[in-house]
Amino acid sequence: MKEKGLLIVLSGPSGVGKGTVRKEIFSQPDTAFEYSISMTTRKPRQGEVDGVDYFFKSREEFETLIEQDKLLEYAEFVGNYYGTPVDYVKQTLNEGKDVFLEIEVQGAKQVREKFPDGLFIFLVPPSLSELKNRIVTRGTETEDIINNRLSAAKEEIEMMKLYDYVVENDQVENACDRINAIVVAEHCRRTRVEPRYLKMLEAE
Ligand SMILES: Nc1nc2c(ncn2[C@@H]2O[C@H](COP(=O)(O)OP(=O)(O)O)[C@@H](O)[C@H]2O)c(=O)[nH]1
Ligand SMILES: Nc1ncnc2c1ncn2[C@@H]1O[C@H](COP(=O)(O)OP(=O)(O)O)[C@@H](O)[C@H]1O
Repeated sequence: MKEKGLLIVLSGPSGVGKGTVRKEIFSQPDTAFEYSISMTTRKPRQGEVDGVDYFFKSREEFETLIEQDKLLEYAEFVGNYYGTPVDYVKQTLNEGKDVFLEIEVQGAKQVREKFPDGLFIFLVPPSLSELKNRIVTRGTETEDIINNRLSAAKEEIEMMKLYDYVVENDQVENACDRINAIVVAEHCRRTRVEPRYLKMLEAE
């Protein structure tokens, strides 16, 4: 039987650069992870495409997905629902491929309960003032929403102790290198206890 893939979860406060880092990782030709596209009730930002950035849903559609148990996890974040489609994740892991989720902390907690051996990575900014600077310069939110996201950020940073690794996003390239290195190390750690290697020793 094929080994199952690794479930990689990336979280971090709004504006830290999760989307930027994730896009950079997926633009690298040798990236072997599969990105799980989330469902959301948030309105698309300029340039966002349905089925690429998110599956954009109405609240009614989203609540039906919840009732039908179609989500691995979901959470309400600053007034909108966000959730991970369960079938895609399970099927892809069963095919032996690594799945990458970019989700907020309440959802990550639910994933941890269902997949305790997932790999949980938390992205942090160099400072809170730099975080604010990044949200403001991104220019996609109104001042009210920026303030709500900044107060959510402080609570989110509190949660970083629940993660396996904390990665600073000082430079995008550095953050990507650190995440890739963590995934490689995690694969090596798991290989160490794979039955076929243990058998190899017994056969000596
Ligand atoms: N729980 C959960 N959070 C998600 C999901 N998809 C995205 N998020 C998170 O929801 C938050 C808001 O996302 P978004 O509105 O796209 O803003 P941005 O990530 O700050 O650019 C971020 O922390 C995302 O990582 C999901 O499927 N589940
Ligand atoms: N390492 C970095 N240094 C400087 N700016 C960054 C860095 N990473 C991301 N940014 C910028 O910060 C803003 C927020 O990034 P984004 O990826 O949208 O964050 P998130 O998905 O965590 O909300 C964007 O304008 C992005 O270009």
